[in-house]
Amino acid sequence: MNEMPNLEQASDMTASKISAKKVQVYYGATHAIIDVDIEIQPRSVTAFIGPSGCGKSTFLRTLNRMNDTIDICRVEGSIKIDGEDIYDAKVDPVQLRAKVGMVFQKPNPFPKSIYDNVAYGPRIHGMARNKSQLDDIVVSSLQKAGLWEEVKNRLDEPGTGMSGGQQQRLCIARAIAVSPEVILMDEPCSALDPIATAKVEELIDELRENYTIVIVTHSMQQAARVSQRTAFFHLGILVEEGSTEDIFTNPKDKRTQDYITGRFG
Ligand SMILES: Nc1ncnc2c1ncn2[C@@H]1O[C@H](COP(=O)(O)OP(=O)(O)OP(=O)(O)O)[C@@H](O)[C@H]1O
Repeated sequence: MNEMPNLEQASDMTASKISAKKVQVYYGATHAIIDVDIEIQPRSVTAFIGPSGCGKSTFLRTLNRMNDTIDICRVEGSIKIDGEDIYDAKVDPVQLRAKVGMVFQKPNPFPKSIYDNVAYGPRIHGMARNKSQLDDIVVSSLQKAGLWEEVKNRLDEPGTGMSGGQQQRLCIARAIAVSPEVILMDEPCSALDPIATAKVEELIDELRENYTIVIVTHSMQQAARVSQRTAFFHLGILVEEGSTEDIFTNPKDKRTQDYITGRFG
């Protein structure tokens, strides 16, 4: 006889990491994100795709309140991470951005040493009690970002002196150093050559074991390579979200079909 599933476990397995409901984003009078509902699964990669200006980056930035830094931007609706409303007045955006880290299009290491780039967040958040604990965090973050072997003998050199691909992996190490649960990536490979892109894509695939990753990408090939779920945005609307395989082989909406077959965008 089949064993009855443990209901608590079963519901845990399907619980979303991020749950967004009726999200609207306005820049002044411009309604940039319209009524977006999405459930983002833990420990997986979700890709946001769609033509330029459709709102992918805007929606991504709602997930760690990065839009708070834009004066004319207003967000409405509900976004919960692990069931907690991230727009609640008692949520500290600085703590939130440690839990929900971000990697940008252009690698942006600080003008500091490789070591200090990675140690920056742990120092601010008081995560290490002494130098040896800080060293441990720096080493393990660089290891997780697949960069340790390349930089272990030059930790005192400036992060800005590395290749573009190494700089981007340094930015990923910097995000990892504050023990995030979610990593948001806004076109992280668009400034990289194909070899550096392949390395970052491999890294994303490894990181999904431990982190929930959301990536904005212009490249449908990249979405197909790295993600398990794909969300297609068009004119501020989330047209369709599903398993990456379904979105690329069997889209339900004609707009998705037109986009993936290159008819627009
Ligand atoms: N800081 C801002 N101030 C005013 N309007 C903005 C701002 N950022 C984005 N927008 C507008 O919001 C809409 C969505 O832009 P967004 O950058 O989120 O789209 P996107 O899909 O990420 O585009 P791209 O692929 O070109 O980066 C666009 O109409 C854009 O002009």
